[in-house]
Amino acid sequence: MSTTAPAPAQTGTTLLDFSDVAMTFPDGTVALHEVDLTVDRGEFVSVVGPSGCGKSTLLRIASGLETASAGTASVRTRRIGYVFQDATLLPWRSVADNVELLAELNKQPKQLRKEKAKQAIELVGLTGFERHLPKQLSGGMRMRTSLARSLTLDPELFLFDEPFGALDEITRERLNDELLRLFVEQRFAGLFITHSVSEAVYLSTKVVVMSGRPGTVVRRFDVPFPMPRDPDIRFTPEFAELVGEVSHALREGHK
Ligand SMILES: Nc1ncnc2c1ncn2[C@@H]1O[C@H](COP(=O)(O)OP(=O)(O)OP(=O)(O)O)[C@@H](O)[C@H]1O
Repeated sequence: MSTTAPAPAQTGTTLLDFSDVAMTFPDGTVALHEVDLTVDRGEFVSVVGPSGCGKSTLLRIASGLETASAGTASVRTRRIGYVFQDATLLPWRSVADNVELLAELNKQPKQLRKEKAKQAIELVGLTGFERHLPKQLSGGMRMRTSLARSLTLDPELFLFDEPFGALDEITRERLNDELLRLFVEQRFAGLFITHSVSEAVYLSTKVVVMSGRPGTVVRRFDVPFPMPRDPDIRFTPEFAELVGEVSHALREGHK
Protein backbone atom coordinates (compact mmCIF):
# COMPACT_ATOMS: atom_id res chain seq x y z
CA MET A 1 0.00 0.00 0.00
CA SER A 2 1.16 3.54 -0.78
CA THR A 3 2.98 5.37 2.01
CA THR A 4 1.16 8.62 1.25
CA ALA A 5 -2.29 7.04 1.12
CA PRO A 6 -4.77 9.11 3.11
CA ALA A 7 -5.59 7.82 6.55
CA PRO A 8 -8.69 5.63 6.52
CA ALA A 9 -11.63 8.01 6.50
CA GLN A 10 -14.11 7.87 9.32
CA THR A 11 -17.39 6.44 8.19
CA GLY A 12 -20.60 8.33 8.65
CA THR A 13 -19.80 11.87 7.51
CA THR A 14 -21.94 12.91 4.57
CA LEU A 15 -19.72 14.10 1.71
CA LEU A 16 -22.42 14.53 -0.92
CA ASP A 17 -25.92 15.65 -0.04
CA PHE A 18 -28.54 16.27 -2.73
CA SER A 19 -31.91 17.42 -1.50
CA ASP A 20 -34.84 17.96 -3.84
CA VAL A 21 -32.46 18.59 -6.74
CA ALA A 22 -33.96 19.42 -10.13
CA MET A 23 -32.32 20.25 -13.42
CA THR A 24 -33.99 21.97 -16.34
CA PHE A 25 -31.68 22.89 -19.22
CA PRO A 26 -32.04 26.23 -21.00
CA ASP A 27 -33.77 24.50 -23.96
CA GLY A 28 -36.52 23.34 -21.57
CA THR A 29 -35.34 19.72 -21.17
CA VAL A 30 -36.21 18.58 -17.66
CA ALA A 31 -33.45 16.09 -16.81
CA LEU A 32 -33.86 15.67 -13.04
CA HIS A 33 -36.76 16.07 -10.67
CA GLU A 34 -36.82 15.94 -6.84
CA VAL A 35 -33.62 13.95 -6.43
CA ASP A 36 -32.61 13.11 -2.86
CA LEU A 37 -29.27 11.37 -2.57
CA THR A 38 -26.47 11.16 -0.03
CA VAL A 39 -23.03 9.61 -0.13
CA ASP A 40 -21.27 9.18 3.20
CA ARG A 41 -17.64 8.40 3.91
CA GLY A 42 -17.14 4.68 3.60
CA GLU A 43 -19.99 4.34 1.12
CA PHE A 44 -19.83 3.33 -2.51
CA VAL A 45 -23.13 4.25 -4.13
CA SER A 46 -24.05 3.13 -7.64
CA VAL A 47 -26.79 4.74 -9.68
CA VAL A 48 -28.64 2.73 -12.31
CA GLY A 49 -31.39 4.05 -14.52
CA PRO A 50 -32.64 4.07 -18.09
CA SER A 51 -30.69 5.89 -20.78
CA GLY A 52 -31.29 9.65 -20.70
CA CYS A 53 -32.71 9.72 -17.15
CA GLY A 54 -30.13 12.26 -15.99
CA LYS A 55 -27.37 10.12 -14.42
CA SER A 56 -24.50 12.03 -16.05
CA THR A 57 -26.24 15.29 -15.24
CA LEU A 58 -26.31 14.21 -11.60
CA LEU A 59 -22.59 13.58 -11.67
CA ARG A 60 -21.88 16.84 -13.48
CA ILE A 61 -23.77 18.71 -10.75
CA ALA A 62 -21.76 16.83 -8.08
CA SER A 63 -18.51 17.79 -9.80
CA GLY A 64 -19.52 21.45 -10.14
CA LEU A 65 -19.60 21.31 -13.97
CA GLU A 66 -23.35 22.08 -13.88
CA THR A 67 -25.47 23.95 -11.36
CA ALA A 68 -28.80 22.50 -10.24
CA SER A 69 -31.75 24.66 -11.26
CA ALA A 70 -33.59 23.91 -7.98
CA GLY A 71 -32.94 22.23 -4.65
CA THR A 72 -29.70 21.94 -2.70
CA ALA A 73 -26.63 20.10 -3.97
CA SER A 74 -23.90 20.13 -1.30
CA VAL A 75 -20.50 18.55 -1.73
CA ARG A 76 -18.49 18.74 1.48
CA THR A 77 -15.01 18.13 0.16
CA ARG A 78 -12.81 19.75 -2.44
CA ARG A 79 -10.84 16.57 -3.03
CA ILE A 80 -12.94 15.11 -5.83
CA GLY A 81 -11.80 12.56 -8.40
CA TYR A 82 -13.70 12.20 -11.69
CA VAL A 83 -13.40 9.31 -14.13
CA PHE A 84 -15.36 9.34 -17.39
CA GLN A 85 -16.23 6.56 -19.81
CA ASP A 86 -13.58 7.98 -22.12
CA ALA A 87 -10.17 7.93 -20.44
CA THR A 88 -9.49 11.46 -21.85
CA LEU A 89 -5.70 11.04 -21.97
CA LEU A 90 -3.47 13.48 -23.83
CA PRO A 91 -2.17 11.40 -26.78
CA TRP A 92 1.24 13.05 -26.89
CA ARG A 93 1.95 12.49 -23.19
CA SER A 94 3.31 9.27 -21.72
CA VAL A 95 1.42 7.33 -19.03
CA ALA A 96 3.55 8.97 -16.31
CA ASP A 97 3.05 12.46 -17.75
CA ASN A 98 -0.70 11.91 -18.11
CA VAL A 99 -0.94 10.67 -14.52
CA GLU A 100 0.95 13.77 -13.34
CA LEU A 101 -1.35 16.15 -15.20
CA LEU A 102 -3.92 16.95 -12.50
CA ALA A 103 -1.26 17.36 -9.82
CA GLU A 104 0.57 19.65 -12.26
CA LEU A 105 -2.55 21.73 -12.86
CA ASN A 106 -3.02 21.87 -9.08
CA LYS A 107 0.51 23.29 -8.88
CA GLN A 108 1.91 20.53 -6.70
CA PRO A 109 5.72 20.73 -6.45
CA LYS A 110 7.46 18.67 -9.14
CA GLN A 111 9.13 16.18 -6.80
CA LEU A 112 5.89 15.53 -4.89
CA ARG A 113 3.81 15.03 -8.02
CA LYS A 114 6.39 12.66 -9.51
CA GLU A 115 6.32 10.64 -6.31
CA LYS A 116 2.49 10.63 -6.25
CA ALA A 117 2.30 9.63 -9.90
CA LYS A 118 4.72 6.77 -9.27
CA GLN A 119 2.62 5.51 -6.36
CA ALA A 120 -0.66 5.88 -8.27
CA ILE A 121 0.79 3.97 -11.24
CA GLU A 122 1.82 1.22 -8.84
CA LEU A 123 -1.65 1.18 -7.24
CA VAL A 124 -3.36 0.57 -10.59
CA GLY A 125 -0.81 -2.03 -11.67
CA LEU A 126 0.84 -0.09 -14.50
CA THR A 127 4.43 -0.14 -13.25
CA GLY A 128 6.67 -0.77 -16.26
CA PHE A 129 4.41 1.15 -18.65
CA GLU A 130 5.32 4.67 -17.48
CA ARG A 131 6.92 5.69 -20.79
CA HIS A 132 4.19 4.22 -23.02
CA LEU A 133 1.95 6.54 -25.01
CA PRO A 134 -1.86 6.10 -24.79
CA LYS A 135 -2.00 4.60 -28.32
CA GLN A 136 0.31 1.80 -27.11
CA LEU A 137 -2.15 0.81 -24.34
CA SER A 138 -5.23 -1.41 -24.28
CA GLY A 139 -8.61 0.12 -23.35
CA GLY A 140 -8.31 -1.31 -19.83
CA MET A 141 -4.82 0.16 -19.40
CA ARG A 142 -6.02 3.55 -20.59
CA MET A 143 -8.76 3.43 -17.95
CA ARG A 144 -6.22 2.45 -15.28
CA THR A 145 -4.16 5.49 -16.33
CA SER A 146 -7.22 7.69 -15.96
CA LEU A 147 -7.90 6.22 -12.50
CA ALA A 148 -4.27 6.78 -11.48
CA ARG A 149 -4.44 10.40 -12.62
CA SER A 150 -7.35 11.06 -10.24
CA LEU A 151 -5.72 9.09 -7.42
CA THR A 152 -2.83 11.60 -7.34
CA LEU A 153 -5.28 14.08 -5.81
CA ASP A 154 -6.08 11.70 -2.90
CA PRO A 155 -9.81 12.12 -3.56
CA GLU A 156 -12.21 11.88 -0.66
CA LEU A 157 -15.09 11.61 -3.12
CA PHE A 158 -14.67 9.73 -6.37
CA LEU A 159 -17.21 10.24 -9.18
CA PHE A 160 -17.38 7.61 -11.92
CA ASP A 161 -19.40 8.08 -15.09
CA GLU A 162 -19.72 4.58 -16.54
CA PRO A 163 -15.95 4.12 -16.65
CA PHE A 164 -15.95 0.49 -17.78
CA GLY A 165 -18.90 0.57 -20.21
CA ALA A 166 -16.73 0.30 -23.32
CA LEU A 167 -14.59 -2.59 -22.09
CA ASP A 168 -14.97 -6.30 -22.76
CA GLU A 169 -16.48 -8.47 -20.02
CA ILE A 170 -13.23 -9.97 -18.70
CA THR A 171 -11.40 -6.61 -18.57
CA ARG A 172 -14.42 -5.05 -16.94
CA GLU A 173 -14.56 -7.72 -14.23
CA ARG A 174 -10.84 -7.36 -13.60
CA LEU A 175 -11.15 -3.58 -13.27
CA ASN A 176 -14.15 -4.02 -10.96
CA ASP A 177 -11.90 -6.10 -8.70
CA GLU A 178 -9.13 -3.48 -8.90
CA LEU A 179 -11.56 -0.70 -8.06
CA LEU A 180 -12.92 -2.63 -5.07
CA ARG A 181 -9.38 -3.16 -3.82
CA LEU A 182 -8.66 0.58 -4.19
CA PHE A 183 -11.90 1.43 -2.39
CA VAL A 184 -11.00 -0.84 0.52
CA GLU A 185 -7.40 0.47 0.69
CA GLN A 186 -7.95 4.15 0.01
CA ARG A 187 -11.36 4.61 1.63
CA PHE A 188 -12.70 7.29 -0.73
CA ALA A 189 -16.46 7.62 -0.99
CA GLY A 190 -17.74 6.63 -4.44
CA LEU A 191 -20.61 7.65 -6.68
CA PHE A 192 -20.70 5.32 -9.66
CA ILE A 193 -22.92 5.47 -12.73
CA THR A 194 -23.44 2.25 -14.63
CA HIS A 195 -25.88 0.46 -16.92
CA SER A 196 -24.87 -2.89 -15.47
CA VAL A 197 -26.94 -4.01 -12.48
CA SER A 198 -24.50 -6.79 -11.56
CA GLU A 199 -21.57 -4.35 -11.66
CA ALA A 200 -23.56 -1.97 -9.41
CA VAL A 201 -24.33 -4.71 -6.87
CA TYR A 202 -20.80 -6.13 -6.91
CA LEU A 203 -19.07 -2.79 -6.31
CA SER A 204 -21.43 -0.98 -4.02
CA THR A 205 -22.55 -0.61 -0.46
CA LYS A 206 -25.76 0.94 -1.78
CA VAL A 207 -27.56 0.88 -5.17
CA VAL A 208 -29.92 3.66 -6.18
CA VAL A 209 -32.46 3.12 -8.95
CA MET A 210 -33.69 6.06 -11.01
CA SER A 211 -36.86 6.43 -13.06
CA GLY A 212 -36.98 7.46 -16.70
CA ARG A 213 -36.60 11.18 -17.51
CA PRO A 214 -37.10 13.38 -15.64
CA GLY A 215 -35.02 11.17 -13.39
CA THR A 216 -35.86 10.74 -9.75
CA VAL A 217 -34.83 8.10 -7.22
CA VAL A 218 -37.43 5.33 -7.14
CA ARG A 219 -35.65 2.69 -5.01
CA ARG A 220 -32.61 2.30 -2.78
CA PHE A 221 -30.99 -1.02 -1.94
CA ASP A 222 -28.41 -1.67 0.78
CA VAL A 223 -25.90 -4.25 -0.39
CA PRO A 224 -25.22 -6.52 2.60
CA PHE A 225 -22.06 -8.28 1.38
CA PRO A 226 -19.01 -7.32 3.50
CA MET A 227 -15.84 -5.75 2.09
CA PRO A 228 -13.40 -6.88 0.84
CA ARG A 229 -15.51 -9.00 -1.51
CA ASP A 230 -14.57 -12.30 -2.99
CA PRO A 231 -15.03 -12.17 -6.81
CA ASP A 232 -16.87 -15.49 -6.54
CA ILE A 233 -19.66 -13.76 -4.64
CA ARG A 234 -21.04 -13.00 -8.12
CA PHE A 235 -21.94 -16.68 -8.49
CA THR A 236 -23.89 -17.02 -5.23
CA PRO A 237 -27.71 -17.25 -5.00
CA GLU A 238 -27.81 -14.22 -2.62
CA PHE A 239 -26.03 -12.08 -5.21
CA ALA A 240 -28.31 -13.28 -8.01
CA GLU A 241 -31.36 -12.56 -5.88
CA LEU A 242 -30.32 -8.96 -5.20
CA VAL A 243 -29.44 -8.40 -8.88
CA GLY A 244 -32.93 -9.69 -9.70
CA GLU A 245 -34.60 -7.30 -7.25
CA VAL A 246 -32.66 -4.27 -8.55
CA SER A 247 -33.40 -5.25 -12.18
CA HIS A 248 -37.06 -5.57 -11.32
CA ALA A 249 -37.10 -2.09 -9.71
CA LEU A 250 -35.35 -0.71 -12.78
CA ARG A 251 -38.02 -2.16 -15.07
CA GLU A 252 -40.80 -0.85 -12.79
CA GLY A 253 -39.24 2.64 -12.74
CA HIS A 254 -39.04 2.64 -16.53
CA LYS A 255 -42.79 2.12 -17.05
N1 LIG B 1 -26.60 20.63 -21.99
C1 LIG B 1 -27.77 20.06 -22.23
N2 LIG B 1 -28.78 20.76 -22.79
C2 LIG B 1 -30.00 20.20 -23.02
N3 LIG B 1 -30.31 18.92 -22.69
C3 LIG B 1 -29.34 18.18 -22.13
C4 LIG B 1 -28.03 18.70 -21.87
N4 LIG B 1 -27.29 17.71 -21.29
C5 LIG B 1 -28.09 16.64 -21.20
N5 LIG B 1 -29.33 16.92 -21.71
C6 LIG B 1 -30.48 16.03 -21.75
O1 LIG B 1 -30.79 15.68 -20.42
C7 LIG B 1 -31.23 14.33 -20.34
C8 LIG B 1 -30.34 13.58 -19.37
O2 LIG B 1 -29.05 13.44 -19.94
P1 LIG B 1 -27.90 12.60 -19.22
O3 LIG B 1 -26.71 12.57 -20.12
O4 LIG B 1 -27.71 13.13 -17.85
O5 LIG B 1 -28.58 11.16 -19.12
P2 LIG B 1 -27.95 9.75 -18.74
O6 LIG B 1 -28.91 9.09 -17.82
O7 LIG B 1 -26.56 9.92 -18.26
O8 LIG B 1 -27.96 9.02 -20.15
P3 LIG B 1 -27.12 7.75 -20.68
O9 LIG B 1 -27.42 6.63 -19.74
O10 LIG B 1 -27.67 7.51 -22.04
O11 LIG B 1 -25.67 8.16 -20.69
C9 LIG B 1 -31.18 13.80 -21.77
O12 LIG B 1 -32.47 13.90 -22.32
C10 LIG B 1 -30.20 14.72 -22.47
O13 LIG B 1 -30.52 14.82 -23.85
